[in-house]
Amino acid sequence: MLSTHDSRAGMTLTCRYRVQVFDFPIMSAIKLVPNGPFKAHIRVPGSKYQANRALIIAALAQGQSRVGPVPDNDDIGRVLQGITALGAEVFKEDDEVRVSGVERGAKLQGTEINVNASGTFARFVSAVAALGSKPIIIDGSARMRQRPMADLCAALRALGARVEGQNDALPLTITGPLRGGECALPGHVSSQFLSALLLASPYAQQDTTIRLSSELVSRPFVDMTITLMAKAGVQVDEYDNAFFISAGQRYQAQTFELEADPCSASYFLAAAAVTAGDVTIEGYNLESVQGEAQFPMLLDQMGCLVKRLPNGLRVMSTGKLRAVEMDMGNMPDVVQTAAILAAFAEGTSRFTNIAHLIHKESNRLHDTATELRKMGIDAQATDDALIVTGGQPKGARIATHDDHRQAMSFAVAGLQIPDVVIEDAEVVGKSFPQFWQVLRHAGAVWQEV
Ligand SMILES: O=C(O)C1=C[C@@H](OP(=O)(O)O)[C@@H](O)[C@H](O)C1
Ligand SMILES: C=C(OP(=O)(O)O)C(=O)O
Repeated sequence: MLSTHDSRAGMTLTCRYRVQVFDFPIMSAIKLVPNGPFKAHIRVPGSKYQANRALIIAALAQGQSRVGPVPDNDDIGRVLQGITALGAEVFKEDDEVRVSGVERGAKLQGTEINVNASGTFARFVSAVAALGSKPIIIDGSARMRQRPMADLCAALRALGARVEGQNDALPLTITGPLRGGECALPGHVSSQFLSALLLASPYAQQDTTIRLSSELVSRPFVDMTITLMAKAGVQVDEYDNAFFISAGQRYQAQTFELEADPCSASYFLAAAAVTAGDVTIEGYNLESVQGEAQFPMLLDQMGCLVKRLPNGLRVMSTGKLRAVEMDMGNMPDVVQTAAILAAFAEGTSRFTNIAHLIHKESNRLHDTATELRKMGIDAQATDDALIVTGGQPKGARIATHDDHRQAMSFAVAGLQIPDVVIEDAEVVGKSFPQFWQVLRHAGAVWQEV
């Protein structure tokens, strides 16, 4: 049992190893108090995206893999718990995780897996479950029961698995084996369906072809999947909107070194931008395959100074932000951070190609616009875009809609303007439970109210 207590915050974070799930007492809301320019040097946790993939690959691989630095958050806790239940051996020491894989899908144990709020794990583990010969039950939070699974269910059935669940939503019961063959898959709802099928396909009985039947969103996430599969020795070929995986390929145990999490970094970079501050993120890789790592390009276009460092990235404010028009299809998870920047910028910003944001932890198109309007900002959600006219935002009580990114993005506004209150502050635990403490250690002032 690992526990840290922050007496100023009156807050206890508890992480139970084995269960590896963050257990938060219900926190009251947090009120931020502007404290001048935000100037800090920050190290953020390892990438949640890369950890999700590396741990799944390691769980299926032959031999023992090392993954690190693994972020300690609820989503990744669910993965560690889930792959353990499936039969992988997991050892955690500080932020390094060693995983001895189950080697073959058929060795997966029949079990029940709770993904809680993790869309990525819900999709990835559903495809992995189809490799076993015993039924595996997958369930999650109330919101996760609403998030789309149907296209993945249909594809898994086409590839030979048995998938049962009301309306093809969680809870699902999935039984393999995965025969392989050919399936059609819509790409416009979530790239996670394709990543999930790719990750499991090497263990199908026959070669697999996945043919996209509509345009693929969030493409860099699929590239990240293919890159990490290649690192573990499995090849995916792509042509004409179809992906081919030969049967018989096996993941080999690897050392997976994870990059800094670009979304966790985005809140501090945005803090520099809106408070006339100066922030350095250690280990930030602008060349990363992670799409969200391009967020500093948005800051550059809005008028910040972005400087590449030998081991990181520095963002300095020039005191002014200008509006942008940007296709955010390749970096969906920093749209909320971008929307906050836009609220402080001169002019009207348009963030486009993000229709699929309605399916996230919250309806990120509609809910972000709603909360911005509470701050007196003109914000509109269309079918596939968010349009924000900057002005002089004023303090407001912000509902998170159970979305960690809503909490962390709107907290940034509270570093510059008074009376921003973030409700349900513990919601950050999904990806970044340490967020409030890191913010405080970096000089920000907040109090529970
Ligand atoms: O594959 C992944 O790791 C992810 C893909 C994206 O989802 P969509 O493909 O549904 O946009 C992203 O929003 C999510 O946080 C993580
Ligand atoms: C959308 C996210 O995650 P997931 O889809 O895995 O729930 C996120 O972390 O912003």
